Amino acid sequence: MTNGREQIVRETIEDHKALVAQFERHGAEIVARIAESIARSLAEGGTLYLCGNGGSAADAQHIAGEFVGRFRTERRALPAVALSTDTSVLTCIANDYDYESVFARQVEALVREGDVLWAFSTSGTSANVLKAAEVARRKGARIIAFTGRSQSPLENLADLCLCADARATARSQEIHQLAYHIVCDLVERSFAG
Ligand SMILES: O=C(CO)[C@@H](O)[C@H](O)[C@H](O)[C@H](O)COP(=O)(O)O
Ligand SMILES: [Zn+2]
Repeated sequence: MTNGREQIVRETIEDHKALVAQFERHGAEIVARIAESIARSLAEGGTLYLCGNGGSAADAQHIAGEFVGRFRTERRALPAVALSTDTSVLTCIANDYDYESVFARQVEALVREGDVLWAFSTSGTSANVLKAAEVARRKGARIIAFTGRSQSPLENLADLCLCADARATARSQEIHQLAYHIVCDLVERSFAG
């Protein structure tokens, strides 16, 4: 049994390494473009909004912390808001409208032209994320998508998309984490010193 478990550990690490190698081969250009797009919006007075479900909600909140607080180096606080954090707003919208509207209604209330919505969905099909992207586009925001399936509905709505194509949701999320930390680093460098 122990060997079976160890085998699963090793196979998972192998899957992760293969995806990292693929990301290393093909990911540099899109990650650099995403960082540039966010940095430009923030420099022009825009705000970064983020949304996602489950582990991706945690990723959205993680990123907001890197921007509002600090990633590595000292610079001004950067405006970033995860739309998964206010339980009163979330429960009100889900209860009085529907779960599909939990992010879109907040986008309608908050997002302005020139802002960025960074939307996470490993399936690329979560209805609440898609609806948020549609409303954000109507309001003149740029849409950045992190997905885990190529040619998903979310990718089709996005201006820029990083697709970490993997069979397991968790493996896609691990590539998302590597990629978004690089984005945080690149954006921070453009505001530091
Ligand atoms: O973290 C994980 C799996 O690793 C889960 O919580 C996962 O995020 C949830 O199942 C989400 O609801 C999946 O939604 P999505 O990424 O397909 O939009
Ligand atoms: Zn997870």
